Parts: sequence; C-alpha cells; structure tokens
Amino acid sequence: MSRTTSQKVAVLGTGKIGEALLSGMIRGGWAPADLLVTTRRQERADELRTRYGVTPVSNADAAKRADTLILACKPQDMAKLLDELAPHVTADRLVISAAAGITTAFIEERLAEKTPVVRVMPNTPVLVDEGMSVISAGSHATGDALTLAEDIFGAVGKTLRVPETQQDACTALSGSGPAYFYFLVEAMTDAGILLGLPRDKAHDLIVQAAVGASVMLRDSGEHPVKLRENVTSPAGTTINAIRELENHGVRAALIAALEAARDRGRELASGNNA
Ligand SMILES: NC(=O)C1=CN([C@@H]2O[C@H](COP(=O)(O)OP(=O)(O)OC[C@H]3O[C@@H](n4cnc5c(N)ncnc54)[C@H](OP(=O)(O)O)[C@@H]3O)[C@@H](O)[C@H]2O)C=CC1
Ligand SMILES: O=C(O)[C@@H]1CCC=N1
Repeated sequence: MSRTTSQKVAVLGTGKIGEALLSGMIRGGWAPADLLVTTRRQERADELRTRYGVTPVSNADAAKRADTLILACKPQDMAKLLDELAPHVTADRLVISAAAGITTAFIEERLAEKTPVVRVMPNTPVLVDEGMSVISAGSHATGDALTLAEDIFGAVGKTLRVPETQQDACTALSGSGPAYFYFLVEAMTDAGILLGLPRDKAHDLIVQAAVGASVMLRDSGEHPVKLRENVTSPAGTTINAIRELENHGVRAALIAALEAARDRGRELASGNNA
C-alpha cells in the first residue's frame, strides 16, 4: 500500500514507543523517505536508518523540515526537548505528544503562539497493530489536526477521542494496561509451577487462555460478568478460585493500582518529574 499525501512526519525521541509507531506507519503505507527521526545517541540513529530506511536528523532540523512532529521522549525530558525545538517550530506545524502526564498547555506555552498541539496516549500493542491510542486536542488544534493524528495512530490500532481532562485516567487504563496483563500472566504461570506444571507449558496455557478470553471479550458482545459466569460452574473449580481472589482483595488492589497510575500522571503534569 502507498499513501497519496506526502506529509513529512518526524518522531522526536525514537525509543520504544517512537520505534513502534514508526514501524507501524511504514507497515501502514508511509514512505520511509517522508519519515524523519531524532535520537540522543548516534548508534541509535544508525540502527533506525538501517532498520527502516528513515532519515535521522537533529531536533532543530526535524522542526524545520517536518509538517508534523511527534514528541516521544520521556515526560522528564520534555522541557529540554521543547527548549531545543522552540526557536524552530512555527504555528503551521502540528505537534503531537505521546508523553504521559504532559499537558497540551505545557507544550503550547513553550512553543510559538497558536501552535496546534494534540495529546495522544498510545500503548505498546501498536507493535502488532492492536494498539489503543487516546487522542485529545489542545487549544489551537483543529478537527483536521485530530484527523491527521487519527490517521497516524490508526495505522497501528484503534483510536478514541476524549477530553483532555480524561487523559490521565486513560493513561492508567490503556497506556499502562498491557503491563497489568503481563503481570497477571507472570503470576499465573508461577501458579502453574506450584501446581507441578513445567514452566513452558504453564506459560503456553495461560497465554492461550488470555488470547481466547480477549477475543471473546472483544467479539462476543457479552458483558465480562456473563462471560465469567459461563466459566463458573456450581460447586465447581472456578468459584473456589474466585473466592480466593475476593478474599485477597484483588478487585480492590486493581482499583487502587489504577488510581495510583492516574495520580502519577498528574504528578508528571505538575512538574514532579523525579
Ligand atoms: N512505553 C510505553 O508503554 C508507553 C510510553 N508512552 C510515552 O512515550 C514516551 C516514550 O516512552 P518509551 O518509548 O517507553 O521511552 P524510551 O526511553 O524507550 O524512549 C524515549 C527516547 O527519547 C530519547 N530522547 C530523550 N531526550 C531526547 C532529545 N532531547 N532528543 C532526542 N531524543 C531524546 C531517549 O534517548 P536515550 O535512548 O539516549 O535515553 C530515548 O531513546 C514517554 O513519554 C511515555 O510516557 C506512552 C504510551 C505507552
Ligand atoms: O509507565 C509509563 O509512564 C508509560 C506511560 C504509559 C505506559 N508507560
């Protein structure tokens, strides 16, 4: 597939998320010649050039040459990156930030007046085109800016528009979400070991249970309670496990965990970057 538009897009701070996005855009038909990347280290720049055929440039050159700038550095590095970009970014550029916690206002106040800024929270399944990217407009971002962001992130999964006030909650749910599932798989594999299964078999069983359950959740249209009830036979095995999960406060632990993730996003926004 090839694209008809020839927008130049730069990914600034091309680490795990930046690279996942880049590879997805190329799979989605973006020409490597239209993609610029910036890195802090030369060997990383060389690696990206070799792997994808994209062009590594300085942050200043990215700002001068690209129509759309995707900021994908850590929140802790954002102020410094914006300082480098500010003299070169004009208000005809679109700036998209993928950083947790960082608000569009934080970016707007450091760039030229009226620069359109869009905030996006993706997640790592963008690597397998099953990402979830939550999108919010800053004060100068038009509908066209949101559509372009959806075009870019839609190449690697689903997108959802939300008011920016919901971004920290969405970060806790879907930005960090994959980590909770990996944590569960890890813990359930340990349980398999306890029950006497070899690690590789326990892992395969849990992963396939997770894949099957995920597809049913997505495709059956059934509520998760109904799906769980279908597994839970009277006086059977599952209800004994559910009783233990409730006894150990797993539901409360998940609610507290996501609240803590949401709160950390708020801290990052307020400049508490430690
Ligand atoms: N990982 C995830 O699951 C998700 C992450 N995010 C967000 O994405 C962003 C990136 O996260 P992630 O990819 O995990 O982090 P990484 O550390 O893997 O990537 C960030 C990259 O930015 C580079 N960098 C930092 N400062 C500069 C600069 N001034 N110029 C050029 N490059 C720079 C770093 O270089 P160096 O390698 O030298 O440190 C690093 O390679 C974060 O803001 C995070 O909140 C959003 C959703 C999910
Ligand atoms: O842990 C983090 O801060 C990043 C943002 C969402 C997922 N990973």
